[in-house]
Amino acid sequence: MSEEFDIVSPEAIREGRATDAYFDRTMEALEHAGKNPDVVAEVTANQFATGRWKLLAGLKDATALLEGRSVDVDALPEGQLFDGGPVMRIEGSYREFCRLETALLGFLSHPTGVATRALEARHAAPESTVLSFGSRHVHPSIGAMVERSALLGGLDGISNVAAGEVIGREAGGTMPHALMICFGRGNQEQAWQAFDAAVPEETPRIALTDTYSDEADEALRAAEAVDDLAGVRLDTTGSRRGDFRHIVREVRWTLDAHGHDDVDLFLSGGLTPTTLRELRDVADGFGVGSYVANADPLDFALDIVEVDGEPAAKRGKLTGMKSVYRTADGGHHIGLADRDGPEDAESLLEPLIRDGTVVREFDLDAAIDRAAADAERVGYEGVTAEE
Ligand SMILES: O=P(O)(O)OC[C@H]1O[C@H](OP(=O)(O)OP(=O)(O)O)[C@H](O)[C@@H]1O
Repeated sequence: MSEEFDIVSPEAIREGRATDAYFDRTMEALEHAGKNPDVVAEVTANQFATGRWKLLAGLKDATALLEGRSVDVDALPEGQLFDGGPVMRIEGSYREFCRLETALLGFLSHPTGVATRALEARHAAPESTVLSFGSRHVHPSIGAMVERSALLGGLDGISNVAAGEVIGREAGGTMPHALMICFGRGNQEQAWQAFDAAVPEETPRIALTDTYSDEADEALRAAEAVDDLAGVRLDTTGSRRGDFRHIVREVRWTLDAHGHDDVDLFLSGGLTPTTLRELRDVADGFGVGSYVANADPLDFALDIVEVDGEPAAKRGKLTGMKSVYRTADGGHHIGLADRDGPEDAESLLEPLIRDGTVVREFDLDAAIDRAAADAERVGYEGVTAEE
């Protein structure tokens, strides 16, 4: 048996081999015909504004894919919200980037879906700590993408250690049920105390208090077993959840009644924007996994909109090179690039690559700040119900 995992290599992606085979056939046909038109192509999900805001992510890797190709590229900055229109424009000879389309769309579509879900979770509990717990739901080869996108959407921390190394962030975490079960039913104090004795000082002491018995009882036992307990986490399983808000309030009440007001309350397990809204006033923080990590990729497409300077597009798509703008009232405006944009509007497609050279710097913190600021600017309200 091969020791290799079934993962497409970075080299194959960079070389354009992570392509749908029909682009190889297209290259053969164009080469055979001696054709290589100058085109403008745009990456777009919705042709017209929809009012449903998405958060652009994945641009750093998409840029690395296009770097060194003889093309000019303009794109929205990472962390920009959009609800329609192009997020990227590529100008060049078509054969220069034909075989990159598949990987380019994947680099943008999946992170944008994850970052958008993270933004939704962020806005459902804006005052709370919200951590990314979703690594276990996705193929490990995309862990760094998920964690980076989760941070871009505004989540406060990540759990995947190797992903953290890739994106330059330290992963955090405390204990799983497995630790509790290793010490056995009735021995929860031993598990919490072993954790307290073993882990580095800077690791917050957050005890998992739902493993064997009543949450309020276990939370109190943990608070009394560990000096300076920072918090307890409830991951109460669905079959026992009943009125989870009541359980959480009862735990808070019990801790307070016994003088443990300083012990925080963290919740996890199947949380969504709806449940975050329901629980945000009775908990201090949340771990959100599946809602963010299991996001559907956004349905980006790459379309040729000009050939040799003339407008061109398949039906259903809008012809001609476009510009997109953030209008003074926080709207998203899409217009033809050779026309004036709205008054006082900011043009959002910025130079990214000029003749193969990357002309923009990527900074995750700046992108996180941009996402938060743009959400404010457009009056982002999040989602109130899962679609
Ligand atoms: O439901 P999600 O939003 O995807 O949350 C992610 C995971 O976080 C919790 O793990 P926990 O560490 O408590 O699980 P375990 O110890 O039982 O493996 C919860 O049980 C989920 O499996």
